[in-house]
Amino acid sequence: MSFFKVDQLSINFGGIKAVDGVSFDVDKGSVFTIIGPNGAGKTTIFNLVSRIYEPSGGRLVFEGNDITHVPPHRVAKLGIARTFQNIELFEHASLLQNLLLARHAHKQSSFFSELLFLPSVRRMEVEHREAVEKVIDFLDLQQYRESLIVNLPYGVRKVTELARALCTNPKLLLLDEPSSGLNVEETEDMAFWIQDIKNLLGITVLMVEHDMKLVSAVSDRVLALNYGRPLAQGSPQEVQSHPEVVRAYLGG
Ligand SMILES: Nc1ncnc2c1ncn2[C@@H]1O[C@H](COP(=O)(O)OP(=O)(O)OP(=O)(O)O)[C@@H](O)[C@H]1O
Repeated sequence: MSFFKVDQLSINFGGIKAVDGVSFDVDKGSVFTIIGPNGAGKTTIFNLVSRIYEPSGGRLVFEGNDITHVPPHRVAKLGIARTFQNIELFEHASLLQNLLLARHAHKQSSFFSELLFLPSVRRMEVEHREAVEKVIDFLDLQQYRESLIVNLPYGVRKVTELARALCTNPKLLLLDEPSSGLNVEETEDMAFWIQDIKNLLGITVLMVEHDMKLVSAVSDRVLALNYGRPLAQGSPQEVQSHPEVVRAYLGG
């Protein structure tokens, strides 16, 4: 059984086939990356997997369960988390508050037990704190924990966005262009974080990325798309040297 299966996925916007019969399998514990020129359909696939968009055809199967039509909040509860290309944090809250909010949104207790602050709620509160502190330690964010997001350098915000997704204890982590806006050194650091997330936390990663150095450093498998259609699939080296991929990137 495949860990995460995308089968003949399609969506049309008006006359545009943004994603047109795309299939791939993501193995548990691997990093799978989708590449392709601008407008190829990469972000649309992420929005289909996160269930923000409704597909016009095809299936999404996660751990053997068909999730093609489940609502977005259920996807998160099943263990799928994502980061956004344009960081989605509360800018005027601290890093710690952002991570606690992510935990609370993910694992809510009932209104009445919260009102009465029952022992179960206290226990859960301790669990939230411990989980968040673990992520802060893991991503080396201790020195920024009380800082407001608005005051943090862009590179640290990007790692905080990663931390926010990790706080929900995902089994599958979707990373939308983790290197966008980062300089060379920060991109190298991001590659280390992604490898640690896979190797030390055992989390499976599905990623959209433009930076080929990062793609080669971290990916087990790569899918290249163009105009919503698959061009090639294989190891990073196989896909990068595939003639169709070279042609698509050179615009030939
Ligand atoms: N909500 C939408 N409404 C209409 N068209 C859309 C919508 N979302 C995406 N598209 C179209 O679908 C196609 C694929 O877009 P998508 O954003 O998925 O590409 P991408 O590969 O992520 O590109 P980039 O690398 O520039 O982010 C494009 O032609 C885009 O204009």
